[in-house]
Amino acid sequence: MASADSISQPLDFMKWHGAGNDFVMIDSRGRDAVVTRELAAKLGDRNRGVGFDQLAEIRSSDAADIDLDFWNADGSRAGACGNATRCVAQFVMDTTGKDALTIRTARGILQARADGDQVAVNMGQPQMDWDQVPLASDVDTAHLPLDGDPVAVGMGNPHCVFFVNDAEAVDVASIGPRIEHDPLFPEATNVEFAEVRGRDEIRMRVWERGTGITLACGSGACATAVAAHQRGLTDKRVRMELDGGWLTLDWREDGVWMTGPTAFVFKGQLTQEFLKGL
Ligand SMILES: N[C@H](CCC[C@H](N)C(=O)O)C(=O)O
Repeated sequence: MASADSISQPLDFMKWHGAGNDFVMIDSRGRDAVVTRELAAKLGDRNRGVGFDQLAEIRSSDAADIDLDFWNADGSRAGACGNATRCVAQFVMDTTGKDALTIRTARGILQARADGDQVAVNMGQPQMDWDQVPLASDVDTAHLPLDGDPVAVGMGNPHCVFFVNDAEAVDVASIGPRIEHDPLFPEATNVEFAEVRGRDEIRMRVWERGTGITLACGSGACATAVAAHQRGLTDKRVRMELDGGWLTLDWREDGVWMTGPTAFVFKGQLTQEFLKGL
């Protein structure tokens, strides 16, 4: 992998939002990958860089229409990012005229397609075994041995879903980081707080691993829909209200489909001065 300082040009990027999830996108198709942990952490810091929930780097693929890698704001890698996948799919569909795509992520090859003015992506089947999430020990993923009786679900990244009576009343900023780093999660975890409003509607708030409070989390929305259905609280198709917008989740035979809005916000260029030494 090339490092950013081997780039002799300023680096183009775009800012996108997916249901309020905030992304920077770098298109590295046709060249070596440029994103390193250091670049992601500097760019993810809104004082030193631009700020984002996740950074997505698009790369040429020999197995799908594109390859896609994700980083969190602290420079760590995210194995899955549903809302960024939808935003990247929108960008690639807009620029190629296609209305469906295959996207290879660390998780495998995902399908994405246009759905009216929204974008849908199949996030694959949930991982319900303790070692797949992953958890540190062989416990029941449907009832974790933690206060609040949460559910663990993997969607290519770990999630810990709490069911609460009032999502607005949860102190996400203090509970989130405690659960994120609980020893039960050897790779840390994303943390969701879900209030079931009916068989087809959930209100959800999230603390993201490696980033903190965000206005939405696509893989977290998938994990929450799966956990709620598994608990017998909802049907397989639900609408979910997040701080930044609404998503529709549909757990089908071929995986969990997530549909929602995307928005292109602006494009910019990282200067060589910014990239120096990274
Ligand atoms: N916002 C993302 C998930 C980021 C998950 C990341 N924080 C991790 O370390 O797993 C989404 O839309 O799915």
